[in-house]
Amino acid sequence: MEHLDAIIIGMGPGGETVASRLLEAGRRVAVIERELVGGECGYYACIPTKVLLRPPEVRAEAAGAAGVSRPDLDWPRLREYRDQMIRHLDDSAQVQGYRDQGALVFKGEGRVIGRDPWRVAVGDTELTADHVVVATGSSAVRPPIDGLDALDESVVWTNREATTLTEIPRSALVVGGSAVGVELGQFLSRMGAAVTVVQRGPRLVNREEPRLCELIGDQFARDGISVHLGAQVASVSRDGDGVLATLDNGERVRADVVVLATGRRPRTDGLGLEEAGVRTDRSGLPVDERCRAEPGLWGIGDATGVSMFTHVAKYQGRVVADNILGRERTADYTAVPRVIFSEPEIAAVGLTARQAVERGIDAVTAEADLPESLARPWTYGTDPRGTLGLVADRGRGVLVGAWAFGPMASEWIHTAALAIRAGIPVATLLDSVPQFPTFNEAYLIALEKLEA
Ligand SMILES: Cc1cc2nc3c(=O)[nH]c(=O)nc-3n(C[C@H](O)[C@H](O)[C@H](O)COP(=O)(O)OP(=O)(O)OC[C@H]3O[C@@H](n4cnc5c(N)ncnc54)[C@H](O)[C@@H]3O)c2cc1C
Ligand SMILES: NC(=O)c1ccc[n+]([C@@H]2O[C@H](COP(=O)([O-])OP(=O)(O)OC[C@H]3O[C@@H](n4cnc5c(N)ncnc54)[C@H](O)[C@@H]3O)[C@@H](O)[C@H]2O)c1
Repeated sequence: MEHLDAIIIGMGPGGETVASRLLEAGRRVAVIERELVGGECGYYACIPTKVLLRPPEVRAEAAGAAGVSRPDLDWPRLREYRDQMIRHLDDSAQVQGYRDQGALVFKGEGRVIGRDPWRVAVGDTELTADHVVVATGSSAVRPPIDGLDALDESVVWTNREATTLTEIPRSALVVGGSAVGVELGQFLSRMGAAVTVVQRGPRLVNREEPRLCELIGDQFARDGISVHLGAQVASVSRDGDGVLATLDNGERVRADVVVLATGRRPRTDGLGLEEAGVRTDRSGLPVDERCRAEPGLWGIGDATGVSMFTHVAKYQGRVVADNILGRERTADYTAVPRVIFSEPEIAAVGLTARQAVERGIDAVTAEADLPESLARPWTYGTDPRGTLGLVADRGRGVLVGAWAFGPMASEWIHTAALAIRAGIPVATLLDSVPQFPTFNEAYLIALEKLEA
């Protein structure tokens, strides 16, 4: 039986980050992937959604750029580019790439079968290692809806069917109105589908600042998307080519497809962890601040349930690689950006005002309407919209949270992310010199409104 420095189970962005770093450092590494090297992110989540959302975004922006005629959407061409970007669901080049770097690559299901030292089985092979990294990601949650299990994936889509779609449905019922529901709902709507969103919570994107939720709600109304808040789908049944759904408030919605966007569950079942004496729960594999679950057993990415983003999986991957390589390192999640790639984009970082108050912070907030106060929204488009909100800790004189709604907010939220992470004093931020004309100037406007 071969003894290795590390075995990585799951090769999404988290697993790939650890593997690459350990291989670069000359460690003997085995990687195990049961589906595709690149993970959910590369084939069924981040990459295809961002590719699919881009043409409708360009089209909307072109409509607001003086002197440009409106581009047409070309679904077959977009589908072709999506297929190219998801590598036609073929990871052979990635597998070969890791082999070329010296890794043992196994395509199969990894399972922990013992400890001291850690033992892992894949197919008929057994391996031992000083370190095992669990990077197995998450799966779409199936909500308890009567009749759902009787319908097949031609009419009930998770993110997998939605991101690999071959035709745009005429209508779609999206269940869940946070990141997945907003991105997929807006994409389908802008490609011509009649979209209905059913959201259990009182607002879309309900974990974010209520004002931000309001802005995305207004945007969905402009898009002609029908939104049912505080509602759930009680039952579904086949109706011709599509589905008839009955909501818990008695309303009925007919759609060609139902898209499940009701959250994700860490994939820790069937990994042999409980049998090896490692505790897991519904929120995944619990890890400490070094991303360690047990001596020599590490957890990263969605499998840990800490924060389900690719940038977090990659960050935890860097933290774990450093710890394995003997460079003690802990993870800090105070300033992880949260972006929804709608049009306009939604971005947030740090605490909401309510979370700040709950933590006993003397919180002050301010908001800047971008078109009212800046030149950039007007040089960008003829019908500009956009808002920046800030949450500051009056006692410490620093920002603790920020949220934004506007073009490229995914990029300029990083000003706030850095300020929050580094604790840059509000006074220093007020003395910064943002380039004119940019969206970054909004920070000065909002900072000046903060009651110090
Ligand atoms: C529609 C959608 C859009 C998204 N867009 C974004 C975005 O724009 N930006 C962002 O930051 N995040 C986004 N996310 C979240 C992002 O996809 C995840 O946070 C990210 O994929 C987590 O990476 P991971 O490495 O932990 O897991 P994954 O990407 O899920 O990879 C885990 C891998 O482990 C493998 N595996 C599981 N069990 C085993 C086993 N027993 N043996 C071997 N292999 C196993 C799986 O096959 C998989 O390949 C999106 C999610 C969805 C659903
Ligand atoms: N751009 C990005 O970074 C991006 C994009 C997509 C997804 N993601 C990540 O992927 C993960 C999954 O996203 P998600 O949006 O599926 O999950 P989520 O857990 O963020 O939100 C699920 C939403 O569905 C609602 N819901 C749950 N059950 C319901 C039911 N039975 N009926 C109606 N509504 C119901 C909830 O109120 C909630 O608003 C998140 O962690 C998210 O951050 C990130």
